[in-house]
Amino acid sequence: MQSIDRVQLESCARQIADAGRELGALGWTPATSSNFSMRLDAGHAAVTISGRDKGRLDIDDIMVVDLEGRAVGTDARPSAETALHTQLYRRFPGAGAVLHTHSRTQTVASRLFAGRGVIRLEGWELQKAIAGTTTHESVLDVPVFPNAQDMSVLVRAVDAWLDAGKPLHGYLIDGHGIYTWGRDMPETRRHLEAFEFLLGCELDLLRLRGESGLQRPF
Ligand SMILES: CSC[C@@H](O)[C@@H](O)C(=O)COP(=O)(O)O
Ligand SMILES: [Zn+2]
Repeated sequence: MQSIDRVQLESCARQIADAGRELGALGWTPATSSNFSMRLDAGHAAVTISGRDKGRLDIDDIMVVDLEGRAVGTDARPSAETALHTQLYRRFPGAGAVLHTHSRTQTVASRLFAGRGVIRLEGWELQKAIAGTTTHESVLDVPVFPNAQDMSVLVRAVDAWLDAGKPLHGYLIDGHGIYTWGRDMPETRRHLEAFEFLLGCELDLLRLRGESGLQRPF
């Protein structure tokens, strides 16, 4: 087994703890919810230990898992949703960080659009914050997967979307929150902030247009 680079692990743990503190201050990680990770190498990731207050993480609150989600070098229990992180590292070799949060905006949007199964973002300048998007004249589909306590169910839903060849930069889980990722922590933070902003805009439009807004065709 490849040995873990301790310097890199500490650097990743600090980046994760810093992100947690800032996202927690925004109110996006209520009541110990949310989980974060960073890729360490081709076969390992650093991930938050389950149940910790994500707004007050210390580097000791971060542990190592292999890409099957098994703990490495510790008896600590990784995030209950580790399988969703490791799936993304397996499916996106360029992914270096994954952030999952539970903001109000993300959670309300997930419920409101669960029936459609997708939120279609189009025409927003901020779509360009998503890597590879160069114009507001683009379509960014954010799927809303049904929530499940069995992570294998969620893993299958994400696999099915990807296996259908559909682009994916982030997804919502109904009544739960968002997952997004990027090549490193700054890009992943940018993606998370962009999704939060765009979902908030969609919710504002619905409020201003009234309930019938949800009937509007794509
Ligand atoms: C505290 S409720 C939220 C959890 O059930 C879960 O969705 C979550 O995001 C955090 O789980 P964790 O195991 O701490 O990584
Ligand atoms: Zn969660």
